[in-house]
Amino acid sequence: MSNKKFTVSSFLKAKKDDEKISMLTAYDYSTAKLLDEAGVDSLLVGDSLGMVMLGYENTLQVTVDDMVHHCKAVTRGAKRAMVIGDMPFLSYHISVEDTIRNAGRLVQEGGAHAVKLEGGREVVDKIKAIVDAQIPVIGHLGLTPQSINIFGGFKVQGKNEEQAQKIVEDALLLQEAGVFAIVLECVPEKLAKLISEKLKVPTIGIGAGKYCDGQVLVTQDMLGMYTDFVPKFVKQYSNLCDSIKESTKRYIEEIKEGQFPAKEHTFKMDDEVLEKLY
Ligand SMILES: Nc1nc(=O)c2c([nH]1)NC[C@@H]1CN(c3ccc(C(=O)N[C@@H](CCC(=O)O)C(=O)O)cc3)CN21
Ligand SMILES: CC(C)C(=O)C(=O)O
Ligand SMILES: [Mg+2]
Repeated sequence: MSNKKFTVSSFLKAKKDDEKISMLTAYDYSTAKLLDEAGVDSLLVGDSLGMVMLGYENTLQVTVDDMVHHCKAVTRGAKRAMVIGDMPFLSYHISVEDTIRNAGRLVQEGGAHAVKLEGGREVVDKIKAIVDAQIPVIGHLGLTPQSINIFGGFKVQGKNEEQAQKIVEDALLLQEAGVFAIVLECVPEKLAKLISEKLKVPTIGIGAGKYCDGQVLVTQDMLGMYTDFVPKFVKQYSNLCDSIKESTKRYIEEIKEGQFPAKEHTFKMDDEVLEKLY
């Protein structure tokens, strides 16, 4: 890993050089800093923060204000990684003007280097407008969680010919519209492979198999600290749930038993000063 900042050109160069791109979500300063120091190429401030950080049932209630707030924290922690701000539900659907303003807020207020939005042909004009405003865009196809009420749940997409054909066409349309990468979420591995081969821009997979040009996971899933649901595509590289619970239990116990705080955690004052207070 080089120490040079990861940029839009790095995404395209990685694909050309056949080097895989690593991406993780981040929603706060201290986590972003750790992931950045570990060398992750890109940090996605995902609207999944609505579920992981805010406890909503899906991503639909997340606002642009929420996204700006978390983008600010993440960009303060990221030195090398490219920070992507996810555009939330309804922030790019109403008008081109609204769309540019909202994407602009993630960059201007939040400090994001690029934005991501969900959808295919129906958002092509919005993508072009954002790119024209000099904001790099990542597309997102397959399981697009903001369409949960259309899909009827978080389900694998592109298994049948009609769906698969539509996703392939959409990927090409997004590339034409000027995206510099496309997230493929929960699609069959062979479909993701076909799309990755057809595109000049890199694909970033989540539940889309090993042939994508990069991979993304929700950090709390990867670290095993979010277990409301664990999709099949998640690999837990840690078990922070157990670790956090164990540590918390010991902390509580030591308070109750008077073992914490110990001498090394406390501050002293001169006895003479103390005497005057009695
Ligand atoms: N913590 C977290 N991780 C995510 O990956 C994630 C979020 N939150 N929130 C936003 C979306 C929602 N996502 C999800 C949520 C559930 C499944 C899921 O349960 N999938 C089933 C597949 C069902 C089928 O066969 O069609 C699975 O078993 O993996 C998938 C993606 C991905 N995103
Ligand atoms: C799952 C990723 C791709 C995402 O969009 C998010 O975290 O919001
Ligand atoms: Mg998202």
